[in-house]
Amino acid sequence: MKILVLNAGSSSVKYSVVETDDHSVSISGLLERIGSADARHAYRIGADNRQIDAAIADHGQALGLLFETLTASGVVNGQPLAGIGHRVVHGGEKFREPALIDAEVTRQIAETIPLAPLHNPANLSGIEAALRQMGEIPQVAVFDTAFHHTLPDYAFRYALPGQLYSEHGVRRYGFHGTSHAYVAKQAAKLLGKPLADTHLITLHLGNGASVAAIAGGVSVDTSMGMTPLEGLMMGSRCGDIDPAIAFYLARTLGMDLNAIDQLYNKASGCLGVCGENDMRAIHAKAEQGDDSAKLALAMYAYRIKKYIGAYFAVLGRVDALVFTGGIGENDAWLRQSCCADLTGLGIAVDPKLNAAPVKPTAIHPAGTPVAVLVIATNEELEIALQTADCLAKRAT
Ligand SMILES: Nc1ncnc2c1ncn2[C@@H]1O[C@H](COP(=O)(O)OP(=O)(O)O)[C@@H](O)[C@H]1O
Ligand SMILES: CC(=O)OP(=O)(O)O
Ligand SMILES: [Mg+2]
Repeated sequence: MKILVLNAGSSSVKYSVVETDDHSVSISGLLERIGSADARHAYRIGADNRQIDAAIADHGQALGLLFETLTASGVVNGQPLAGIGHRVVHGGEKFREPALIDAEVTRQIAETIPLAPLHNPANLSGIEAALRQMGEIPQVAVFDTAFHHTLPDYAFRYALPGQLYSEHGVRRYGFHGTSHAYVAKQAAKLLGKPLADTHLITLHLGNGASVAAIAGGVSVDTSMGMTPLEGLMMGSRCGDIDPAIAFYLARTLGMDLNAIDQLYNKASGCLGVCGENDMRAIHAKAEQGDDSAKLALAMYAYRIKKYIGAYFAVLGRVDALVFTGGIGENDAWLRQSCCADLTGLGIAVDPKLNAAPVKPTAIHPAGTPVAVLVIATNEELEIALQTADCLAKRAT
């Protein structure tokens, strides 16, 4: 099946057309800086990269342009699109699997906006624009939260009054589910074990970062919470902090809620500690001797290590630790640092394998009890596969 995968963010739309039979990608691209004067459209067809400055006022125009490009490039001419798969960040408790989009599903996604005010409105604009322009093609919502619906209550509940959960949905949901699910399946294949017997700690380290504890292929805990702010230190998000810091910021520094929200989400994490949020720039700064960059790296690795220890305890037995995301896949220093001195848990990294110039896959020394794997995530492929699966189920 030929599936168009759409990931609509607040000022960008990422897309790709994936053939689910052979996993090939016929076109992928990014419409970015939507709404600003320097909006542009960059895309790749085979080895051909193109970049066009374009007037893109809103998501509607972005999808109009995308559709024109698909038609002009011939990508959808031979075999038309069988479906469109939309990444939706928050599915609340309602969505435990991909959902065929209709008016009711759209309404229910809108209801989750208070839980994900930074992500879901943009996802929804993408869906609405796609329905307007390509309404005849079946569309499926694939949720970042869905893979984590298996968390037990003692892992997903916060120690807050029960009513906040039962009436308002205040609980841990977890995110990056398509990525954790995808690399878990790949890891089981590499280990040669059925997924249902595989215990994993998966580390998705990109701009946003999260860890999942996976028992028998099923997510049993994860570091992100009600929103994608909790857990690891990230590019610009603070991750775990004392909740009382907000009271101090408000009472003593006079900050209002929006300012605190902005601080935690956009000005904290690596950016807050050392002034950079891109991991490559942080390394460059540290190599020049900058102490704040060195501290950011040390904090980033230390916090991952704490979660590895915690999730080892959650799982009791771990077959593999899996690194993925832009940082997990590329940063050998980081992988080495967060696995240092973990031989007591049966975890070790072979420095030679880890630093191999060709992207390594297994980086543990032979004979160590826990495999340490580097697996490139592919959220687009996973969304395409889940979309095709949802459409196939509908057909039967
Ligand atoms: N070779 C590299 N070494 C270290 N970090 C890298 C490397 N390549 C990419 N990264 C980092 O990966 C992060 C982006 O990860 P990615 O998964 O692409 O992000 P997103 O969450 O936006 O999809 C950035 O911090 C970037 O610096
Ligand atoms: C949910 C989330 O954090 O997504 P991203 O990593 O794309 O920001
Ligand atoms: Mg990514």
